[in-house]
Amino acid sequence: MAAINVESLKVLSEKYPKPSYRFGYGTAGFRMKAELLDSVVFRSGIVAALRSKKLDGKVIGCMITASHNPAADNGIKLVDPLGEMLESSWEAHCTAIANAESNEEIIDYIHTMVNNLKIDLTKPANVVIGRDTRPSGKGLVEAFIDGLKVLDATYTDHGILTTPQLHYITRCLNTAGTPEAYGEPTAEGYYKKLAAAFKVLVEGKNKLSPLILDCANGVGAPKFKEFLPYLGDALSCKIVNDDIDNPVNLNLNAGADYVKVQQRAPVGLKTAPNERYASFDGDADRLVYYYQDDDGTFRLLDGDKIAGLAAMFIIDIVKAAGIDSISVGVVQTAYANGASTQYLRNTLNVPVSCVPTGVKYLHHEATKYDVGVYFEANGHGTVLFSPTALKTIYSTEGSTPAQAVAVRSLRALSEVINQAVGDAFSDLLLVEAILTQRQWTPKVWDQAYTDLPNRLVKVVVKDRSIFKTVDAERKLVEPAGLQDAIDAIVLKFRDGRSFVRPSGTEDVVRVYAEAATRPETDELAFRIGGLVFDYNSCGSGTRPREFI
Ligand SMILES: CC(=O)N[C@H]1[C@@H](OP(=O)(O)O)O[C@H](CO)[C@@H](O)[C@@H]1O
Ligand SMILES: [Mg+2]
Repeated sequence: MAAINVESLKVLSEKYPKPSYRFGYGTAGFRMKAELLDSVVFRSGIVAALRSKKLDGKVIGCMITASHNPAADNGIKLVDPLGEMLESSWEAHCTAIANAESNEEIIDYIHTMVNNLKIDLTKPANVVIGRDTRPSGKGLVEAFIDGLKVLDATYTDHGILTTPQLHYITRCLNTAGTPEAYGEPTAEGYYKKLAAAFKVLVEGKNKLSPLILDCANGVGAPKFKEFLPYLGDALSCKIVNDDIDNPVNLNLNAGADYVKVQQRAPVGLKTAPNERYASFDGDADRLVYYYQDDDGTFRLLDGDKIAGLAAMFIIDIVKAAGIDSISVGVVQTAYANGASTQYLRNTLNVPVSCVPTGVKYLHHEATKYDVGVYFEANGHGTVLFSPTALKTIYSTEGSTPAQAVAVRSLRALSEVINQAVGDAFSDLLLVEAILTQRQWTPKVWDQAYTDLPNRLVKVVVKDRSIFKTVDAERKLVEPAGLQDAIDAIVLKFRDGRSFVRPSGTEDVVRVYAEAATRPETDELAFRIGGLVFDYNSCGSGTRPREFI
């Protein structure tokens, strides 16, 4: 077994001293103020190399991004070979190495991993790297590469990419030359693949009016501009919020997270009735749509609405293709609007599963269906085609011309939708293709069901780790008695639903509430917020004034 180059580790590690901070690899990797990240990112380079060696030299991905967070933040996420999130048992290794207090501790931990996980250090290690537009990204990539050097890993640095592009490239590299080959492992390969599939889907249909696309002043802007020439006149799109030269503008009053949470259009975007708008988040893995109604009301078409549209369309097209062996299922989290779940179950008659927050749970559950549609309400999601479904789609030609057209569309759908991870570019093309095929305005799409009013409230608590949930985070088991108190309040509200869970990415507890009307929803949310804040004196700081 090759030894670890202890001398090189020591020299390189000195460049990245650990601040006194307790790091945790959470739902979205490590994410925090960029100036705290050097040591974490350096050490993540070591873990990435170990992961690759453990998997016989398969390529591991590294994305430097803090998604929808402000420009001063950054983060790192490691990506497994098929473009999935890092296997969860390795999150603990990332956390442990990030928190080692000395070089000796780092070395000890590497040895423990090598022994316990039977990692053969003589195996090669290969890593591929991408980053978003944050100014801190470049330096962090250098720190990461120094981490890779400790174990002599080979790497390719792709510079600026969207998060889903990095996932795509990782999957392409690891499937090359196999029957599951996913595509050319470059941004160009990605554009060509998606554009070709999209063109099949909209062929011969009347073009829609131009889409107005808010890129959150993030990486989506330069990358979608790069993409547009490949789409040619198949998509007409006007890009706004594309200022990446002034980092302070990143995600500022714009982007998918702002639009979803504030339930309003980005600041400065003047909306006109029945135009179609969409927003990416800062690393282009989330997408929401919206429009303004005739009476001037802002209408949001979020991840739940996208999931409903996709499921409806796929069910129809599978039927039109004369295939009866492919079933569609949808995966949501507790944050899905109750009206969307009803629509999926009662109108579309599809099975719906509810899983804990975090894409890794949704993705995993979606693989259980022939075609698994998964979306978080915030607009992160995709549609997975199982190997059996793909085999069926590619071995059928359809026995009538209409069936043949549907089969062709179905194949193109499986190509346009990113199978590695939720992808705002790919989801945008999916939505645009469906709206084009149907010749639907956003208003027609919106008519599938009416969202229940909902509200998300944060409660700052002294210790969020005392909040323990079960039943896909919909019920609290600790602190004891709190769930009964919540239930007693919810009962008093028409169509009331509320749940409380600790955030996996912020130091807060989240309260979600929905009810029949906006005033009732707000009252429910603020009552539960107040209840949590007061319960056993859980709350920290000043009690928010709106809490009841
Ligand atoms: C209510 C909500 O939107 N939660 C988000 C947020 O998780 P929390 O664990 O709620 O902080 O960040 C996650 C990572 O980006 C995302 O997957 C999730 O949907
Ligand atoms: Mg994101």
